[in-house]
Amino acid sequence: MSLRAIKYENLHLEILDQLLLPAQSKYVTIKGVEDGWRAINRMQVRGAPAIAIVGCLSLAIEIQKDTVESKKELRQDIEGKLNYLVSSRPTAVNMKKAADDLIAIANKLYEDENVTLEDMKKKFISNIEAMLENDIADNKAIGEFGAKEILLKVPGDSLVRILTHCNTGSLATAGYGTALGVIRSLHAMKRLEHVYCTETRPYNQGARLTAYELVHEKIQATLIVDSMVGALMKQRNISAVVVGADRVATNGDTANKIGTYQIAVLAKYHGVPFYVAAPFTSIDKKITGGDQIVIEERPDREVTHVGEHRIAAQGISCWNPAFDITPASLIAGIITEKGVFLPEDLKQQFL
Ligand SMILES: CSC[C@@H](O)[C@@H](O)C(=O)COP(=O)(O)O
Repeated sequence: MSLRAIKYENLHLEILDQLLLPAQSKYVTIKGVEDGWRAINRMQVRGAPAIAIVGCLSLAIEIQKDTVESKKELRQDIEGKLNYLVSSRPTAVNMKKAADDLIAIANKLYEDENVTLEDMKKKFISNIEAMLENDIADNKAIGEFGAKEILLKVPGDSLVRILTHCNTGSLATAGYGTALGVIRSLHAMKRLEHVYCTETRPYNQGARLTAYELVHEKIQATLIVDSMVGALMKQRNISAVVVGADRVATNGDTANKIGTYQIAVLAKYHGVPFYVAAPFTSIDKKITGGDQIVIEERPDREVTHVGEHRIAAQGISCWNPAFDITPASLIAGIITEKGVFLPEDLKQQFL
């Protein structure tokens, strides 16, 4: 059974505290929007799709308890809380996109005179609950499209060796994963020889989370530190790189975990196809290029420390951007639930 980052039933929400993994598997209860905001901001839950799902479910819980007396008040409350949730982390677009969609739904329910206050709450909550199932279905489709695409580029029935970065698996989504979903599908098709996952400094999502998922799934895998990618590509015949995305612009430029850009540059040099696997909820149709994406900067402590242990000299200053932008020109394809697109073809989807 796959790991579950998000446990949700009947307005009860628990998340696996990813700050404690892999040493401890502990679920924490999210009782409302304040808890949701904090869990996202502290990265107890992380990964673009999981951030949006937990944020929105935390709102569903609060809506159920809401004592507002009119649809107008409910609508205002929803908008305020969604905007607050969006402020928890700025780079991944999924939460912002979900907020825009849910505000539009709230407005529609508010305007419909046949909908009572109770109906409005119920319908709003069921829209949020649908996000969980939709995300898993999208990830499975991404997995299949991605696996087929990668196999098209290798001869006959040969096996593939994949490099991935950060964590894009069950822990970063409602389940299955995006880039890790592609790896899972290749494994299920018995076409995967080996996976290499990067440590993903400074926060070590690769070493702590992806390595944990790969061991849990019994997928043959090796952990490398980020500075080994060039040597790996030179020596080990990597078939493809697959990474996730926090925000994709309509020209295909992609924001993803810091370090993604340098892997894409190395992949280009070594002739290794570099893929981004992301659901449409990670594509920002409002922006035309990566230069318009806000990059979150996180505390120095994530660089100076590993867990509680300080590794950097006292007094040194740090720069800690959590994401970087990979230009579309380095991307061989964007693997989505609707198929694989060349970066330059993506904008046609939004005409
Ligand atoms: C399916 S998760 C896609 C991305 O969110 C992932 O690659 C990533 O960069 C996660 O960053 P994080 O800072 O751990 O939230």
